[in-house]
Amino acid sequence: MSGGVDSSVAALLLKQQGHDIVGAYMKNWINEDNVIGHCPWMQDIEDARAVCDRLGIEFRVVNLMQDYRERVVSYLLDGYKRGLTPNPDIMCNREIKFGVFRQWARDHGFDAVATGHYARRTELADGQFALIEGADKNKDQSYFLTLLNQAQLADARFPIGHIPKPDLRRLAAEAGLPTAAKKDSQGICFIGEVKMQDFLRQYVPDQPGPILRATDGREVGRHPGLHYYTIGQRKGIGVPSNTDNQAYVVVGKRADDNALLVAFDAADAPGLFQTEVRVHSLQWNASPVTSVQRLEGRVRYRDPRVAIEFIPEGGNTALVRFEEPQRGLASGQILAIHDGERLLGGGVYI
Ligand SMILES: Nc1ncnc2c1ncn2[C@@H]1O[C@H](COP(=O)(O)OP(=O)(O)OP(=O)(O)O)[C@@H](O)[C@H]1O
Repeated sequence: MSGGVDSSVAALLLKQQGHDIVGAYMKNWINEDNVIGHCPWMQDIEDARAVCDRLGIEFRVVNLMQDYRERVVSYLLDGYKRGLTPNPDIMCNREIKFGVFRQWARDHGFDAVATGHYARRTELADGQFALIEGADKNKDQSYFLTLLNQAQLADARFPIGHIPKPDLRRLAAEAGLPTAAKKDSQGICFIGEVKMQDFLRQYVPDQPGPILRATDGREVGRHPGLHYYTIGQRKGIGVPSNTDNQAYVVVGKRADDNALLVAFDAADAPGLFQTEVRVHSLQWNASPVTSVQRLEGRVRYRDPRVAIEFIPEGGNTALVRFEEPQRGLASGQILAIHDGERLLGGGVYI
């Protein structure tokens, strides 16, 4: 329980269904390094505790700070240092919530870990479990669960996945839950309201270099470090285009000369749109796709599913062709592979 309304209602529903449950808050990160910004974790703990009191269930705080630092924060910082755009939310689900925390739960005699994710899990005829998008398409969070495997899915429960958000808030209010009107949280769990750039500034040394126009190689400015930028980014480049109705967008990062490549944001900007991409570290929760297939993919959270041709290349890698060109696919980000509403697995953009 994060102290938010979604996991509060997840607990409420499980209680009503007669399950024997305990509420747990994972302490993953506190502002121990004085990273600027506000992380309301103490308030979140109190809110989660108040909901448990209301439901008459036990509440525990589980300290996973060391695991989180080793498995999520290091992955995040290593990735940025290597010029990638990591996805800590997806990694947190695989490594912490349904990794270390799942193990903690098993060690303490629990059968399953439930969260307030908008996603569904159904049992198939063969006893396997399918991961399905949340019913409320505007809130669907299945993308963040893309890299779970079948064993993790077997132990996972998503009690609110079939409920539209407005109904969920009403259920919370009717049950008198103290979090019924609490604002939805935003972004990465541990950084709170700190902007990623401010966070990186504390941990990754600046490495200034040129900003080059991709079309003619002309230097149009300087950047403090390639890790502050990601392909497709328009805001915060700091270089005016000096051309009416034209804004610069990041179209590439070149390690050789530490150059940030920009171009006017348009369909023909070199490198901005891709008709195909390679993925590595494929992870399936369904049977692995081993032959060429027409499927669907979600290239990032909140994007609609798009038609893809999936071409396995062995060694957990594949070539993915898009029917429509896709904008700003950053190395290190995750492609979710779908068969309709069902998620089959995911891979990391090369
Ligand atoms: N610190 C935490 N301790 C325990 N569970 C957590 C924690 N952070 C997130 N979760 C779980 O993961 C789910 C999804 O997390 P996310 O940060 O996306 O929150 P959310 O979708 O806003 O949900 P909520 O309204 O419950 O905060 C939560 O519903 C909760 O079950």
